[in-house]
Amino acid sequence: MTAAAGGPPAVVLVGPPGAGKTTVGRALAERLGLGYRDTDADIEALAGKPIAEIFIEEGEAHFRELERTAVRDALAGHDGVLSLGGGAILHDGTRALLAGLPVVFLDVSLRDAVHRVGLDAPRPLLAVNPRQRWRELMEQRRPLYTEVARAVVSTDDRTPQDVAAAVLDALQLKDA
Ligand SMILES: Nc1ncnc2c1ncn2[C@@H]1O[C@H](COP(=O)(O)OP(=O)(O)OP(=O)(O)O)[C@@H](O)[C@H]1O
Ligand SMILES: O=C(O)C1=C[C@@H](O)[C@@H](O)[C@H](O)C1
Ligand SMILES: [Mg+2]
Repeated sequence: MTAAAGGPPAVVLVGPPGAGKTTVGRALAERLGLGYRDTDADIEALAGKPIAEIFIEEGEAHFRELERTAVRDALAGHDGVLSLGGGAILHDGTRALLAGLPVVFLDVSLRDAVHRVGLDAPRPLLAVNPRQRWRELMEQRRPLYTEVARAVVSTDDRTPQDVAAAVLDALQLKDA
């Protein structure tokens, strides 16, 4: 997390679990000489518990409200690279916050997502029948990721560094 912020984030990454938001986000921050921030981590720090527990104890709708607030605060307080939670774009209010910003949708196929994360991590929305759920999630979310994005970058068969370079290219940014 950066202490001082001089403007909105240089890059905002969205995309499904396994797209590489964290990995590519950190690589991008390094290349740009900027800080890295992740709204999932912000929410966990503020709530003092893991996201999986928030889902179980308070439900998804409550989590999406916490997420909207976290995104609002991060957009106002971070000028580096920002990754959003995989489902942040589901909330109308969160999508509205992203208007006009350098948002990049990191796209990934089910095949590559499975290779990367195995889809067996403690992800509340993928707990049961993860492949089928992932397909359904993407069917619902693809139009929303696309709607908020200034650029769509495919991550299949590309290393995180190659993806980072493609993101810089798409946003016409240069390494520090
Ligand atoms: N382009 C890539 N090629 C190969 N492996 C990758 C690539 N991007 C990320 N990975 C690997 O895939 C896994 C998931 O990546 P990462 O945690 O960055 O995804 P994420 O989008 O942040 O997921 P989450 O939604 O769970 O936060 C990590 O083990 C990472 O090393
Ligand atoms: O895809 C999703 O809906 C989620 C993705 C994660 O980043 C977390 O924000 C949470 O597990 C929900
Ligand atoms: Mg991540």
